[in-house]
Amino acid sequence: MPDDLYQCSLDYHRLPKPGKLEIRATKPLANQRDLALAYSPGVAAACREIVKDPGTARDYTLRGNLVAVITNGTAVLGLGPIGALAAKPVMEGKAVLFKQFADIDVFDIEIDERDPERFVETVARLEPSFGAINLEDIKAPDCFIIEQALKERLGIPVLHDDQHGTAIVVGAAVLNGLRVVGKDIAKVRLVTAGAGAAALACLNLLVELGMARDQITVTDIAGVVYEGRSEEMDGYKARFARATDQRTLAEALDGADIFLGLSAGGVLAPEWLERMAPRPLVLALANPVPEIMPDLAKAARPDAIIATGRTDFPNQVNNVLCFPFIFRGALDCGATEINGAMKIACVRAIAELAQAETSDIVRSAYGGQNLRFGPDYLIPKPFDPRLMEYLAPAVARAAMESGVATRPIPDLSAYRQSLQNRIFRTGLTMKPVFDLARERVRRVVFAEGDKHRVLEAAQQAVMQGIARPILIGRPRVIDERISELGLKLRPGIDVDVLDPSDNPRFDEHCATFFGSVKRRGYTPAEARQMVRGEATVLAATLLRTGEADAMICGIVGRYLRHLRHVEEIIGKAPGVKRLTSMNAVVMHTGTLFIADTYVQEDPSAEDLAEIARLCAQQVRRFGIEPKVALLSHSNFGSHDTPSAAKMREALYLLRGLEPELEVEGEMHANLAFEEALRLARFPDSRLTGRANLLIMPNQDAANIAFNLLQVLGEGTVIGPILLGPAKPVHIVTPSAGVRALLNMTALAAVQVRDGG
Ligand SMILES: NC(=O)C1=CN([C@@H]2O[C@H](COP(=O)(O)OP(=O)(O)OC[C@H]3O[C@@H](n4cnc5c(N)ncnc54)[C@H](OP(=O)(O)O)[C@@H]3O)[C@@H](O)[C@H]2O)C=CC1
Ligand SMILES: CC(=O)C(=O)O
Ligand SMILES: [Mg+2]
Repeated sequence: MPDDLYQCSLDYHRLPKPGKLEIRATKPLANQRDLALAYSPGVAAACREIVKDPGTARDYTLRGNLVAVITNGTAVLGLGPIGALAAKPVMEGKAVLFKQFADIDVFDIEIDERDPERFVETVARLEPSFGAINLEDIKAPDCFIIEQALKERLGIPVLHDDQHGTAIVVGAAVLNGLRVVGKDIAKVRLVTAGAGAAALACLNLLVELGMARDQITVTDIAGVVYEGRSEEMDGYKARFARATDQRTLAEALDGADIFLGLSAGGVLAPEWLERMAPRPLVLALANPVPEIMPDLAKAARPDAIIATGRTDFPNQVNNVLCFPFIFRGALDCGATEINGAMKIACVRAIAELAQAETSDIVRSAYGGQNLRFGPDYLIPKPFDPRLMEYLAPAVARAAMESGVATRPIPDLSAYRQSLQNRIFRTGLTMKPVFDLARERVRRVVFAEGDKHRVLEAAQQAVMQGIARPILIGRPRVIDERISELGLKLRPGIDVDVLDPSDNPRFDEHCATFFGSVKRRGYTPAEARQMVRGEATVLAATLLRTGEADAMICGIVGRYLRHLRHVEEIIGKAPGVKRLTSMNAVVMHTGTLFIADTYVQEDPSAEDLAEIARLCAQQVRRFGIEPKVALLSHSNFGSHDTPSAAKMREALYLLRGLEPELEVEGEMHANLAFEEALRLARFPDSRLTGRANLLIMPNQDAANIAFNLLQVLGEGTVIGPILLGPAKPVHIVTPSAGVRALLNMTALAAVQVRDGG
C-alpha cells in the first residue's frame, strides 16, 4: 500500500472521532413523556406484545432490519489470523457498506474464540437480537463447520460472506467473462490459487452453473491438491483432488482458461500466464494485494481479461456487490435462510445488470469513465444505484418460489419501486410528479441537447414515459454520443433533434424572437445571430411558438444569463409580477422547500407574499400540503428592523391573498419546526406542526440555508424550480446530474397543464 494511502486511512479511521460508526436514536427523547414511552413504564407495552407474538419484534424493534457481522478474526482479508480485535475495522467497514448501499443496520461483533464449537454456541445465543447473520473472515475449514451448525440451529438467514458472497460475484464475473471471450462454461479449464473459504465456495457454485468438476485444479500453499495428497488436507479440499501428475501452480496453468486467485498477494508469477489458453480470464482476488498486479498480468498476456478485488482497477470482483442486496431481499421477505436458488438468482441479476446501460451516478463516481459491457467492465460497479433494485427483488422472488419466505411480498414491482425510493431519496418526493407526468406526454425542449447528461436524461424521460424530448444540438454529435453512451434513443422516432445551424424554420423563429424582444434594443441582425448561436434563445422561441410545451436549460453558462432570455422571450404568467425560484431539500427527516434561492435578491413584502403563493402552489404539485414559515431574526414582533417589518407585512398581504394557507411569521427558524416552542412563544399561531416551506427575507438567507442543509443535513436537492414564467421552464445549475435533470423534466411536464 502506498505510504500516503496508509496514512490517509489512519486519519480516516481516527478523525474527527474514532471509528466509522455511531448509534443514533430514531425516536425523540426530549421530555418526560418521551422518556416514559421509550423506557419504563411505556416500553413494557412493546415487550408484552412480543411475548404474545414473537413475530411482532420486527414491528417494535430494529430486529427486522438488523444484521450481525460476526468474526473471530482468523482469516481477515488476506492478512491472516490477526485476531478479533484487529478485525474490527473491517467489520465496521462492512457495517458502513450495508447501511450506505442497502439501508441495513449492523452491529459488528468480534468474538475472541477460535474453537468452532464454542464460537457456534456464542453466536447461536445472539439470535433474538438479529434479523440475519453475516459471518466474516473466518478461516477454512472452520468456517464450513460453523456455518453449517448455525444454519441448522437458527431460524434466521446465516451467510458466510467470504464463501457465498464471493462465489456469487465470481459466478457473475465468470459467466460474463466467458461471454466476452466466447467460451462455453461446460468446456473451460479452471485453476485456483487458494483452497480456503472463498475458493471452495466459488468452485461449488461454478459447478452448479455448469462447470465440469474434472476441469478444475485446486492449488494451495502446498501446491496442487491431487488424489492421495496428505499434507495440509481436509475433507473439503479433498472433494476437488484430481488424479494428476501436476504438482505446482505453474504446471497446472498449462492450457487453463481461467485463473481464480483467492489466496495471498503476489503468488502468481507473470511468466506462468504464458502457459494459459488464448484469451484467459485472470481473477486475482486476494485482498488487499492481488495474486498478480493487473499491469504485470497485462504485460505478460495482453489478451487476458483481468479482475481484482480492489477498487482501483477495472473489474472489481468483490463481495460488496452482493452482500448488501442479498440480505436486503432476504430480510424484506422474512426468509428463514439464504438458499441455493436465492444465490443463483443473485448471480444472474448481477450478470444481467452489467449488460444494461450504465447510469450517470456510476459514471460520476468513477471519474466519468465510459462503462460499457466488455473486457474492462464485466460486472457492475459497487456504486451502481441499480444494484438494489436488480438484486433484492430477484433474491426475494427466489426465496418466495423456493418456500423460505415467511412474509411473501405481494407486489414485486411495488417493492422494486420502494427500493428505488430508498436509493433515490428524491424519488419519494418526486413520485407524484412522475405519476402525473406519465398521464400525458409533453414535448420538452432541452437547450443543451447534445450534452452527455442531457442525452441520458432524455433517454430516461423516454423510457419512463414522462416526456418527448426535443434536443437542440448538432445531429452528428448527438448520434455519436448516443452510441458512445450505449443509449437507445432513436432520433426522429422517440426524440426530435433540431440543429441550430440547419434550422428549417429559422426565419420564423427569428421573427418570433425579434417580435418578443424588439423594444429591448436588439437589431434584426442581432436577433438572427442569437437564434442561431444561443441555444436557450432558440429553445425559448420554440416554447413561444408552441412547438414545445416546456423547456430545460442551464447545463452550460450562468443562471442569470439564461434567466434574462426566459424573461424576455417567455415572459411571466398572467398576474405574476416577478419570477421566483425555490429549492427542495430532501432529507431523512423529510422534505423542506426554501425560497427565493436564485432569482430575487432582496424581495419586498409584496414580492415575498407572491413568492410564498407561487411556492405553495408548487409544493401542492408534490402532493404535500404547504405549511409556510416566514423566517426572520425577529420572533413575532420582537424586533422592529426594516427586514422584520417586511416579513410582518408579507404575512399580512399573504393572508389577504390566500386566506386558507397555513402560514405564520415572522419567526426564528427553530420555531418553524418546534410546535411546542412556537405555541409557548405565540399561542395564537395559525401554523400547526412542522413548517415545510420556508420563505426567507432575501436571497442570501435562502441560498445559504439550502446549501447548509444540503451538506449538513445530508440532503438531496431538487431544483432550482423556476416559478412564474408564462410557460414551464427550468434553469438547472451546471452541476446538475442526470437524476436532477430528469426531476426537472418531470416537473416542467407537469406544469404544462396549469401554466408555469
Ligand atoms: N475479492 C473478494 O471479494 C474476496 C477476496 N477474498 C480474499 O481471498 C483470500 C482468501 O480468503 P479466505 O478464503 O477467506 O481465507 P482462507 O484462510 O479460508 O483461505 C486462504 C487460502 O489461501 C491459501 N494460501 C494462503 N497463502 C497462500 C500462498 N502463498 N500460496 C498459495 N495459497 C495460499 C491457503 O492455503 P492453505 O489451505 O494451504 O492454508 C488457503 O487455502 C484473502 O486474500 C481474501 O482477502 C476473500 C473473500 C472475498
Ligand atoms: C472482500 C472480503 O471479504 C475479503 O477480502 O475478505
Ligand atoms: Mg471477508
